Amino acid sequence: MTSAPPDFAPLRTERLTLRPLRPGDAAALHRLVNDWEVAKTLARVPFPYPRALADTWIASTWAQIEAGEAWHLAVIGEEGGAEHLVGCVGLTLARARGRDGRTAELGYWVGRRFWGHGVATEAAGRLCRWALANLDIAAIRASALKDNPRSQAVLARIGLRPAGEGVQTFLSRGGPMPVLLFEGGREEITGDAAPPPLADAAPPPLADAAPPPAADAAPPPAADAAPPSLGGKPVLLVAAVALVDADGRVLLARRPEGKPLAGLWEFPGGKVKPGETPEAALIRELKEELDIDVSAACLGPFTFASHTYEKFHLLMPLYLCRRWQGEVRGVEGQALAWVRPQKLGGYAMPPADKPLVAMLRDFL
Ligand SMILES: Nc1nc2c([nH]c(=O)n2[C@@H]2O[C@H](COP(=O)(O)OP(=O)(O)OP(=O)(O)O)[C@@H](O)[C@H]2O)c(=O)[nH]1
Repeated sequence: MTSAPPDFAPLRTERLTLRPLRPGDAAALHRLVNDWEVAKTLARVPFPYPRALADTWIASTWAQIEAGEAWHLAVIGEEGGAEHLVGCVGLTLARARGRDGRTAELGYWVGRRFWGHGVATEAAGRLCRWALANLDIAAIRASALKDNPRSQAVLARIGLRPAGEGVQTFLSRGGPMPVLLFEGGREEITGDAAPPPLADAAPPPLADAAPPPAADAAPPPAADAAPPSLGGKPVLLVAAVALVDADGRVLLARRPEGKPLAGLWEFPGGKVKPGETPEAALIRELKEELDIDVSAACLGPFTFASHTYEKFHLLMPLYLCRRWQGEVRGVEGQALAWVRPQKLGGYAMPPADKPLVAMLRDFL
C-alpha cells in the first residue's frame, strides 16, 4: 500500500481547494459522511460508516491516484482563516472498473452543513475540466438517484446531459435503486463546442502592413471593405508546425486547461497577429510555447487545414520543420508527446487536424 501522499498538484477554484485526502482528514470525513442524509445518496458508502473505513479509504485513494485509475480528492474550504473538509469529489476511469471506452465516472458528496452553496457544482465542475484536459478521456458519466433532484441539478449545471435510466446497488440502502444516468463530453462540459476567435482576433492581414503598390498591383480594397469571411464566418488564420525529430517522430502539444478544446492534442502554433506573416507568428509561438529558436528558412510549407467551426472558419497553414535550436520544453506547462506518424491517429485532435494527420502519415 502507498505510504507517501500521491504527487498531485491541488486544483483551486474561487472558494475551494481539491487535493488528495490526508490521514488527518479521516475524522472529519467520518463525521460528515456518517450522516444518513449524505450516505443515503451514495452507492458505495455503507451506513453506518465505520470510523476505520475512513482510514482505509484514504489510503486506497492514494494508491488509485498513483496507479492513474481514479482521483478521489478532498474538497477543502476556508472558514475564519482555517481550512476544513467540506466533502469529496472523485473520478474513476471506466477501464479501472473493467469497462471499455475513454470515459470516467464522476462521484461527489458534500457535508450537510455546506449544502445550498454551490459547492458540489464548483468542485465537480473543476475536476471534470481538469480531467478532460489531462486524462485520455472524451466523456464523463455520472448517475444520481431518481429521488435526488439536487444531485441531478448539479450534474446538469456542470454540463452533463440525461442519458437514460438504470438501476444501481446502493450499500446504504441495502439493495438496487433506480437512478438517472448522465453523460457529457468536452463540448458540453467545457462549453467550447467551437473555440471563439479572441476579441482582438480580427482576421489579420497576411502580409506586412501596407506594402507599396506595385505597378501591376490589384487596386487596394475600399476603406469600408468587409473583413475576410468564408462561408459567412470570420476567417481565423492560425500557423502550425509539425516538428520532426531525428527519429521521424512528430511533436504534439496538449491544449492546456482553460483554453478552448482543452485536452486535445495539436500541432504547436497559434493565431497570426495583425501585421504578422504566418512564419513570423510561428517563430514567435515556438519561442513562447516551446522555448526553441527556429528560422523562417527551416519552415517548409507542407499543407493546410480549412475547417468550418461553429463561430469561425479556420485557415491553418501547416509547416514541416526538422531543424531548430534549443531543447523543446512545454513553457506553459502543457504536456508534449513525440509521436510516430503511424501512431498519430491514437491522439484526440481538433477536427480540423484529421486530414493533416493522414497526409503526414503518408509523407513521413
Ligand atoms: N496551434 C494549433 N491550433 C489548432 C490546431 N487545430 C485547430 O483546430 N486549431 C485551432 O486553432 C486555434 C488556435 O488558437 P490558439 O488559442 O491556440 O492560439 P494562440 O496560441 O494564439 O492562443 P492564445 O490566444 O490563447 O494566445 C484554436 O481555435 C485551435 O482549436 C492545431 O493543430 N494547432
